[in-house]
Amino acid sequence: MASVFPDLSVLGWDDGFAASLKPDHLPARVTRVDRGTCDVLTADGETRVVHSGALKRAAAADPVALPCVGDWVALRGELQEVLPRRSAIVRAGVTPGVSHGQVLAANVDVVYIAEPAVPGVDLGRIERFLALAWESGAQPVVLVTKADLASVDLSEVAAAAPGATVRAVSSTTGEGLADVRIPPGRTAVVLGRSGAGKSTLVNALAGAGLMATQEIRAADGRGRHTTVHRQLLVLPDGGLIIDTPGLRGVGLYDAEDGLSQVFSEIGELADRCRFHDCHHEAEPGCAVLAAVEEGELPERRLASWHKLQREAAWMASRTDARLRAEKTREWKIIHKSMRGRNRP
Ligand SMILES: Nc1nc2c(ncn2[C@@H]2O[C@H](COP(=O)(O)OP(=O)(O)OP(=O)(O)O)[C@@H](O)[C@H]2O)c(=O)[nH]1
Ligand SMILES: [Zn+2]
Repeated sequence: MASVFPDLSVLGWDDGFAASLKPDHLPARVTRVDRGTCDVLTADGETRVVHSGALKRAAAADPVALPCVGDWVALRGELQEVLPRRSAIVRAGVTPGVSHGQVLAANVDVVYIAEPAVPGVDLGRIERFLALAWESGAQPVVLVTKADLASVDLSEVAAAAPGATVRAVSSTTGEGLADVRIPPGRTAVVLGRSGAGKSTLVNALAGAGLMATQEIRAADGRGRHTTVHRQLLVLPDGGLIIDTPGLRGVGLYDAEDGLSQVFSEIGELADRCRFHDCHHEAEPGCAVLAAVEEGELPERRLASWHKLQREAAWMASRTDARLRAEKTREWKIIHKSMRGRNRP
């Protein structure tokens, strides 16, 4: 049988990943995950694999060990292990009462943050997604979608996204799409609220090619894929794209570095605050508050910084509390066994 992908580099494979693959394992890239199984692409095309016992045990101890879309994994019959990730989009897990990270996508090069021009661009939401994106290790690009419906002041968006490219795109007219193309072997993920136009954008980038390779929806035969799952797709001109369902409540998890990149100008101003540990709330000699006063820094931007900082600190405190609880439990077990030993 002829290989579908004789050269795995079109799927993003390279020497770095190859170095962590054991000799008797086959490499595969995860396109979609389900409970206990994954759809993967190998040199021979798409197949479904089940998790090995060892992988299940590792995942029970730490959910982050579970494969996610975009992962490179090692197969030997079953899915044996997840190869070290080069980038990972992690949000706060949703299990009540427990703080843990949930990996949304791995090994992505570019994060497209889709924010619709209509009903109106929400800069705070863009900043939240940017924190996740910077933290992941991938390069964020902000796409103001549905640009045919309203014109948006991109400079205002750019001011909320230092270091990131901002573009207006329309899947309806094709505006801006040429600049959003993904080179062969590179992977992009599209994040954004429900209805932001993510799936329409993916379909527009795919053109007719996607219809040929993805299942045609029987009811209307239009070949559109509906986003229920996160899914990695191979575009006709070689790039890889991960579509995600609209995210409700994207909690920040361990995103302090990401936040400082989103608000880099506040960090620079803070260097000039009188107090090293200034909270930029009411302190005398606060350079950040002075910048707001002088109209240099939008008040909205500082408010957003405060909000996301508080959230990150709260998440960090919850994680620490859990670690502390574990330590206490450990200590109690040791204490108990000592007591047992001292018994006559
Ligand atoms: N006018 C216009 N409408 C668009 C454009 N892109 C998407 N839409 C419409 O916006 C609606 C939502 O688009 P989707 O692509 O389904 O949005 P999504 O982000 O994938 O939504 P979820 O799957 O719920 O996360 C649909 O009715 C699209 O037809 C665009 O560029 N211009
Ligand atoms: Zn200050």
